[in-house]
Amino acid sequence: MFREREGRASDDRLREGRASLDRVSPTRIDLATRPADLDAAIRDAYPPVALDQSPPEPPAIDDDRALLEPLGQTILDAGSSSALHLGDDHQRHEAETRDVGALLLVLAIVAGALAVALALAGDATIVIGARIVLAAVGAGMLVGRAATTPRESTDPHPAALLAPVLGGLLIAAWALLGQDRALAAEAASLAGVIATASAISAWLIESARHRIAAERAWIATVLSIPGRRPVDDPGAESAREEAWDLRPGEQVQVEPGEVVPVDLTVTSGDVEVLPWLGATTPVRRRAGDPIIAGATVVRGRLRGACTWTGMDRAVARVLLDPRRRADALAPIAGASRALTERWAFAAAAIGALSAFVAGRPPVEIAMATVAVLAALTTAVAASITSVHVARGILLALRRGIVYKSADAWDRAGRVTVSVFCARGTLLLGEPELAELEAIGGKLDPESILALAAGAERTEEHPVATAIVRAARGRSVRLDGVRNLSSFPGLGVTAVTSAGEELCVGNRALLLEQRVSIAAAEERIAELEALGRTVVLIAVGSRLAGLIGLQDGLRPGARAAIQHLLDAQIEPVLMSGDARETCEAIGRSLDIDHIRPEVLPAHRGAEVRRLIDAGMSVGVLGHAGADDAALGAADVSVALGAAGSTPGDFAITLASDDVRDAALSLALAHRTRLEARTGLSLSVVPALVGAAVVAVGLLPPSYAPIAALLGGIVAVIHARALDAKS
Ligand SMILES: Nc1ncnc2c1ncn2[C@@H]1O[C@H](COP(=O)(O)OP(=O)(O)OP(=O)(O)O)[C@@H](O)[C@H]1O
Ligand SMILES: [Zn+2]
Repeated sequence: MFREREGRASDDRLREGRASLDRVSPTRIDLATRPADLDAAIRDAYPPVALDQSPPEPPAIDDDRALLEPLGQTILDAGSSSALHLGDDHQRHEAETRDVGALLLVLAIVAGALAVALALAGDATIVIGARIVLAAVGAGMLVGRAATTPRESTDPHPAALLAPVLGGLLIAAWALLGQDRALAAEAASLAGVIATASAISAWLIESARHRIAAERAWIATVLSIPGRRPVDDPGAESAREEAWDLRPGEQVQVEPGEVVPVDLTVTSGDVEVLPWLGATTPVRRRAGDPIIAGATVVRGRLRGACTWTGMDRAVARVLLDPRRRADALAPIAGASRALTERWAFAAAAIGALSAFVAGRPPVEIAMATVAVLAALTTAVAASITSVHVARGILLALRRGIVYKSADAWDRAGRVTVSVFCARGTLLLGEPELAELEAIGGKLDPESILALAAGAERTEEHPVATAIVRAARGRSVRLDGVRNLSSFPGLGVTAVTSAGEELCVGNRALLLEQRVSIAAAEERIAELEALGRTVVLIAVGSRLAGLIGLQDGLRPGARAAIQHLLDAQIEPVLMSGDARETCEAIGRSLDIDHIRPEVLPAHRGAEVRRLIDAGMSVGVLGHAGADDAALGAADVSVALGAAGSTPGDFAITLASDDVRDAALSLALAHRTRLEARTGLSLSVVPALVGAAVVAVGLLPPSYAPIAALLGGIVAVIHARALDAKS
């Protein structure tokens, strides 16, 4: 189909794509396939997986390339800016264009610098002419590079970056035709400075994104693997067919030692996997669990149903897909591109106007205009934000955190309040019986437990499970209660085997059933202050006993809160539990803001209330159990849901770790802030320079020089962050 549509070109591209894939053994993560110059930090983040499987034959590709084509393309794109030293022809070709690009930049810098330096030779017409020619050579190199180097989706339009260089040249030539040699000399200097500064800026941004480009290329490489369809032949137990064109819904089979090629839901097999590319701790996954592409099966044979393929895969979506890349589409990245493509021209017009109002001669007005333009249309200002966004996405992926879109990343970075659906995120959700007490002396504790467990035996709530488990553990025979009715977020009512009304639940339920709890009020408060969930048992409309349940904190709960506090996001504990209980849990976790006693059906409304109060609300919870709250959030963070369908959450995690859930917000905050810092560092000096030049306080050349200094600082800042991560 593909070939019919695209004819020859697709064949060529196919061959290229295939060549780039042949570098990779399809099923193994092998150190040898890593770019040779990847820095140690990346190697540490992706420690080698020791696997002892021999690689299968290179895949035969004779049908749709939907799966591989875009990825192959990405590898090529990324390769062009990342100096992958992998020995196939195409890659070498890419490396060559890159080298040529670098050479052109060096020549542009030299020519531009000479054009400036020749000012020392005086201002004879011939000298000025020579300087203009040198500046023209520099400009020519920049144009040549723009024409030969493939453009990244994060780059601004090359015309915007070339406009000031070419404008500078024109003005210099124009000035030379006039009578004023001093002015002509100044114009020649300006043209030289702009050429040099543009070339250095282009080189700076390349160096700033070198690291992330290499990491992205490596991930693209690892993900370029075929899937396997299981072949249902009982004779050949492990027979499977290699497939590049898997589609959602199809069966996939992954053997131990292999990388999972697509996002999938486990259909059978109890496997151990490293749950994402670069994960170091194996976890168990069973039928129904999602797994994302890039995970490695460590033990057991995995069978799954494909959920997302190609560029829809969790890892690929905002990192590799040219149409969805967050580093190109995030609002802050778009803003900095718009700065160079649009606002710089507006600023230049303002500069021109102020020079005109000051009554300066035409050539000076033109020089001021171009100088302002040159200061604001630098490669660093245009693309430095995308470097920070990409780093944020990559850092998140290293923890199995997947942003659904560029917009989701941006919203995550603006969250001010983070609501925890307590059970399952901060709390284990596996409470244990801690107290069992009879009240009023009518029944003994054991019968209380027998009644409660009898009423709870068909319930699925963690409270119910805990009570039934406790009864079984003590060999208490469950009472044969009848007429069960369940009140979500409250408890259950029933009729005991002896025919009395039975009520098992919280205060609110008993209140509703008109059972007085005055007798136990003090004891209840005492237990709740310890963080216990108190379940009350009433028989025949009289309080007969209580059960205290203690849930544990999940590992990492404290660290998760700390991550949020560090990012100045306020954590909120939302729960159906009693106020005192929640306050006790909040105290132990440093959470001041609690929303207790919220019925399951009211959680969405509760979240919306926070939003209406002007907060930007992230909700952390599990798909299914916490859907109401997640659905109302500005940013929903679903634990353990990466790779599943429908992917309606802003953020999904490959792990079930609440720390990662908190990190998904904190990281977006941090990298968004870093992106803004990077943009300010590069733009503020440029703006100051532009303003000073526009009002005529300094010669025009100072504007691009100020911008260059800003660019240098911004790139040092970005590279320092790379070194830390
Ligand atoms: N089956 C049940 N039996 C007894 N009590 C129950 C039952 N279901 C809920 N409750 C009571 O209602 C309260 C609220 O339950 P809900 O399901 O809304 O939240 P939760 O599980 O306590 O906490 P979270 O909001 O953190 O998930 C529980 O704390 C418990 O006291
Ligand atoms: Zn086809």
